[in-house]
Amino acid sequence: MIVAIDGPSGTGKSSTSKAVAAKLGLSYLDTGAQYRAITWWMITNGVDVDDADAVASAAGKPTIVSGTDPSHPTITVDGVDAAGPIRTQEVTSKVSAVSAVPEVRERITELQRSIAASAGQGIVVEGRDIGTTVLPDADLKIFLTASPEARAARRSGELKGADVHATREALIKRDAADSSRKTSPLAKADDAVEVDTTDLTLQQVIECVVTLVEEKRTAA
Ligand SMILES: Nc1ncnc2c1ncn2[C@@H]1O[C@H](COP(=O)(O)OP(=O)(O)O)[C@@H](O)[C@H]1O
Ligand SMILES: Nc1ccn([C@H]2C[C@H](O)[C@@H](COP(=O)(O)OP(=O)(O)O)O2)c(=O)n1
Repeated sequence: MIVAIDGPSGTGKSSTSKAVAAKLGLSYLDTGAQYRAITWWMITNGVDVDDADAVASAAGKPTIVSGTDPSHPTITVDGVDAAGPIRTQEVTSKVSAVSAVPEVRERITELQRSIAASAGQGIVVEGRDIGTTVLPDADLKIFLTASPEARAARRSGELKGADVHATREALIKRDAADSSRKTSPLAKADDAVEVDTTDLTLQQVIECVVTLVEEKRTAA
């Protein structure tokens, strides 16, 4: 069972995917964390993230390893735990530029496909282009949406007191960059089920996705 969950930032992809995977005994992969990890490596190694050629030439250098246990997801870069550093404001502001570089996407996509292929019990993979590009044959594709206001409120709640207006503007800017890049932009696959989470609790979203997976399992 391969489940692809895509959508913009703050729609609930990570929380939903982790909970669904834990509940159904599946592995879990946060592909945004991998793009954040390669961005963090570029920054710490002095690569100018706005120089696409420099990013492309360095794309093969870092070794990124993702742990896929939904109750304890991990990410390392060259053997170093990167879970904390990949969530900084600096990485968040630079990740769209790095992830738009085709050589970066090629490398990370290959890694994602090999992780999915070796997940014995199946896997929930969340990101932006999983249903369209990484795993187009996924058994179930979900596209989560929510209003920019709801997404900004959720994110600024996490960042403890961050200005909702500034968070909203930053989210809209990142969505626009991720949706307009040439190589595998953020998009809903034609065969994805769209779930608007604006007025749903996280618990309701989890139940909705679990039901969709169970329906697929029964039909298979
Ligand atoms: N339906 C929901 N209602 C309220 N808060 C939610 C909902 N879904 C997720 N959240 C909260 O919003 C924040 C962002 O969720 P997350 O799963 O990280 O989104 P994404 O992975 O899409 O960026 C988290 O703090 C999470 O607990
Ligand atoms: N499959 C993916 C996943 C993420 N990305 C890029 C684009 C996103 O802005 C960044 C960060 O993704 P992440 O899911 O961590 O972002 P949020 O935590 O939802 O804000 O990575 C991508 O290009 N393709």
